[in-house]
Amino acid sequence: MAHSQLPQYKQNFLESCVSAGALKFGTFTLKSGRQSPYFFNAGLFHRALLLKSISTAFAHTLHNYTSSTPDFNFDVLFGPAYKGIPLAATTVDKLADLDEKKWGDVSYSFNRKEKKDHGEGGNIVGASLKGQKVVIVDDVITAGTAIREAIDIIKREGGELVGIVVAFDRLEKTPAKEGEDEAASRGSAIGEVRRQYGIPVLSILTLDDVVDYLKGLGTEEDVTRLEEYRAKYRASD
Ligand SMILES: O=P(O)(O)OC[C@H]1O[C@H](OP(=O)(O)OP(=O)(O)O)[C@H](O)[C@@H]1O
Ligand SMILES: O=C(O)c1cc(=O)[nH]c(=O)[nH]1
Repeated sequence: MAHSQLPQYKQNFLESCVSAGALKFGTFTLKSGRQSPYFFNAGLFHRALLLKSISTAFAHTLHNYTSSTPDFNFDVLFGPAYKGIPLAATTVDKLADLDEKKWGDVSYSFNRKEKKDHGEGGNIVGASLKGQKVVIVDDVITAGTAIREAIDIIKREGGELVGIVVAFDRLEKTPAKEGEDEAASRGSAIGEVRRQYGIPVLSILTLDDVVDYLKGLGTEEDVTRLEEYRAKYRASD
């Protein structure tokens, strides 16, 4: 597959999505309750080379952003439980491979979904977030519930949220609030977080990349359903 318009690490990641079967077509209920004709399952990047591909893509995304925005820097990558955990840990490793001098001291950290009362105890595993500049690394943001929970944890732990990077931006509008028309134009959860916190929210791939480059993946019917879904739920920002 040659997608000359995309940087090499994105092409590699797209190919890994195919080889992992991480993009599925069908009917899926999302965390928000929305019914989606496709699903991105980051849990399937468990084989060594697939994990290497997704962590390398995350590392490039962060490294490239810091190269173009020299004021942007961070101490800790925070991976929200569960799927964010291996992503944050392996991305730290790949950042050190890219530039050991620049990234050799970056740490990772993640939350427990349930508090531990024995041993070392607590909710956080890995680096303390206190007084640290923190970037969240996660698989996907749809309605923004999971990312807002992660933001709350970082605040509670005394960290400073400086950015977010996700594998896949679904480019979706937020769910309608009570009394709102589901069909009305609205912005995305990613856009809301960007505006509210004034931080960069980066992604390796977006739904547009997938529709453009992976049309051959699904049947014609799957692709049509995906395009209809995109037309219905695409965010205005
Ligand atoms: O933007 P949202 O509407 O919140 O949905 C997206 C999030 O939901 C899922 O995680 P989940 O909380 O199910 O946890 P998991 O990592 O344990 O699968 C998914 O992995 C995203 O992180
Ligand atoms: O919105 C979600 O729950 C969701 C969407 C998606 O594509 N992948 C995922 O893991 N969760």
